[in-house]
This record gives sequence, C-alpha cells and structure tokens, in this order.
Amino acid sequence: MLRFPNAKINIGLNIVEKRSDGFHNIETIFYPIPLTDGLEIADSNKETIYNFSSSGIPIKIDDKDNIVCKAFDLLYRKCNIPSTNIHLHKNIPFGAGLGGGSSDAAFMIKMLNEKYKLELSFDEMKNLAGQLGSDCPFFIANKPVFAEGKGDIFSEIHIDLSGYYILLVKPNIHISTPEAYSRVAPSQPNKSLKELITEPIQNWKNLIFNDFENSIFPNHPKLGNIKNDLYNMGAVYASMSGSGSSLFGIFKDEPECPEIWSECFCWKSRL
Ligand SMILES: C[C@@](CO)(OP(=O)(O)O)[C@H](O)COP(=O)(O)OP(=O)(O)OC[C@H]1O[C@@H](n2ccc(N)nc2=O)[C@H](O)[C@@H]1O
Ligand SMILES: Nc1ncnc2c1ncn2[C@@H]1O[C@H](COP(=O)(O)OP(=O)(O)O)[C@@H](O)[C@H]1O
Repeated sequence: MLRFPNAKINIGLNIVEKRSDGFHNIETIFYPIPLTDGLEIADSNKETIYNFSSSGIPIKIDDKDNIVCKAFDLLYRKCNIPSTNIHLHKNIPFGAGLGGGSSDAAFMIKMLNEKYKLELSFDEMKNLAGQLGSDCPFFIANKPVFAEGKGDIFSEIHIDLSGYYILLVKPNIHISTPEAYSRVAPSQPNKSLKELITEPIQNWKNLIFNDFENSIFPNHPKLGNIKNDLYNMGAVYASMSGSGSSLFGIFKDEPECPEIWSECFCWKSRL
C-alpha cells in the first residue's frame, strides 16, 4: 500500500495562552498543500515487528525515533498487527513548519487501519494521532479547518484557494518548535481568526498574522526579507508557516522562483 502524506501551511497563528501542561492554546487555520512524502507498507516475513527503510531528504535520527515508527509502535501495542515493511521517502523539508513528520504519522495510522482492517473510528484515530504530536490530528481528516486548543480542536471553515498558486521557500535555517514557543509572549487576539478568515483574501495582508514572526524575524532577518520579497513579487498574501522556517506566498498568477533563492528549498504548485 502506497500513500502520499502531504504538508500543511498555517494561515494565521495566534498564541493565546500558556497552559498548565506546558503547551499553548493557539488559534490557527490549517490548510493542506500538495507537497508530499511517500509512505509504503507491505507484508513482511521477518521476525522483527517492523523493518524500516528511508530515502530522499536524510533525517539524522535513529529509526525508532522516526515518528512513523512511533506511530506503528502505538498501533502495535493496541491492535493485532503482523510484521510489516515500512518505507518512507522524505520530500517535505523538516523543521520547516510544514508538519511533514506529523503527516507521516497520521497517514501511518490511517494506512494500518485500512490494510489490517482494524476498524478504528475517526475519533479513535484522531486520539491516537494526538498522542504523537499536536499537529497530527489535523492530518487524519486533512481538510482546511480552524483549529483551537493545542491545535487539536477543529471547526469547519469555508475557504477555497483553488486556482491560486503557492510558492514555498525554506532557507537553510532550522527552528525548533519548543524553542519557538518558549520565546513568544501569548496574548488574546482582538478578533478571532475564525472571523477574519471570512474576509476576501486581498484583505488578509493587513489582518492575518503569525505570532511566531515577531519573535523569530528579529533573530533571523533573512526570513522577514523573504516575506517582503514574496509581497514585492506580487503575492496576494504571504506568511511564515507554523514555527518556521518556511515562508509561503499565495499568488493569482504563476510565480517564478528567483535566482536569489537558489540556495533554498523552493517549491510551487497550483492549489
Ligand atoms: C507550531 C505548530 C503550528 O501548527 O506547527 P509546526 O511549526 O511545528 O509545524 C504546532 O503547534 C506544533 O505542533 P507539533 O510540531 O506537533 O508539536 P508537538 O510535537 O506536539 O510539541 C512540541 C513542543 O512544542 C510546544 N508546543 C506545541 C504545541 C502547542 N500547542 N503548544 C506548545 O507549547 C511544547 O513545548 C511541545 O513540547
Ligand atoms: N518522519 C519524519 N519526518 C520529519 N521529521 C521527523 C520524522 N520523524 C521524526 N522527525 C523529527 O521531527 C522534527 C519535526 O519534523 P516535522 O514535523 O516535519 O517539522 P515541523 O515541526 O517543522 O513541521 C524533525 O526535526 C525530526 O527530527
């Protein structure tokens, strides 16, 4: 079974308050984008519970620390799963605010449920995903939502960016999510993002912001410069995604990836 776990962008991100469990309540819009990894599972005749291999962008961690293996382990402990071969092809940059690892883990849960007919309900899969990371539950349904709480309480929204182009730029800067949260002073937004997102996209530039930008741009001016460049290139809306370090622009006409970003990961697609 072969599936393609996709990345997400955050359109707006308010860090509302620090919680007693150390996490933060946030408000954000999760929007899936068609930049994908490849994840394959197949029957194995080995004795180990899984055999993991990977290709594409190298992640220098032990196999057991890879979140797809953690997802497999979680289901193995709960359900009756036979030995499985797992192959992950990594294409989504990590430490990028694109949720690639979270998506791999959520897809692993959905794929095991389908392949081995585990009959886990949507809510059961969402709860299991929540044990692996705050961003994981989103990828179970994987459609645009307004998210609250840790990023795991969803309500439906109707935004449709189809027909627009996205240009994504990820410079060679790695930002750790826990560190990014530790540098932000939480505050209640004046107006909820759920209301602001109903404005036409042309108005988002002056209304919808990612709170991480205020603490990250001063330490990494290159990121703020890329956001300005995206607007100068004609983006209708531009922002950092999640805790960075990728930036995205939404364009009406197909953009080009300029030469100045030849050192960066640069990707574009029609939405
Ligand atoms: C910032 C966001 C925005 O979508 O995404 P990324 O930039 O990582 O993609 C998410 O909130 C990241 O979610 P995720 O990457 O799954 O984080 P987790 O593994 O659950 O948590 C890593 C650490 O981040 C902090 N954390 C995470 C989520 C949250 N709502 N509050 C937090 O304070 C905690 O310190 C936690 O120990
Ligand atoms: N399958 C995986 N893909 C990406 N990162 C992974 C994976 N498994 C574990 N990780 C670790 O999780 C961290 C965060 O990855 P990811 O969720 O893709 O990025 P981000 O938090 O920027 O959205 C990485 O720095 C990496 O060390």
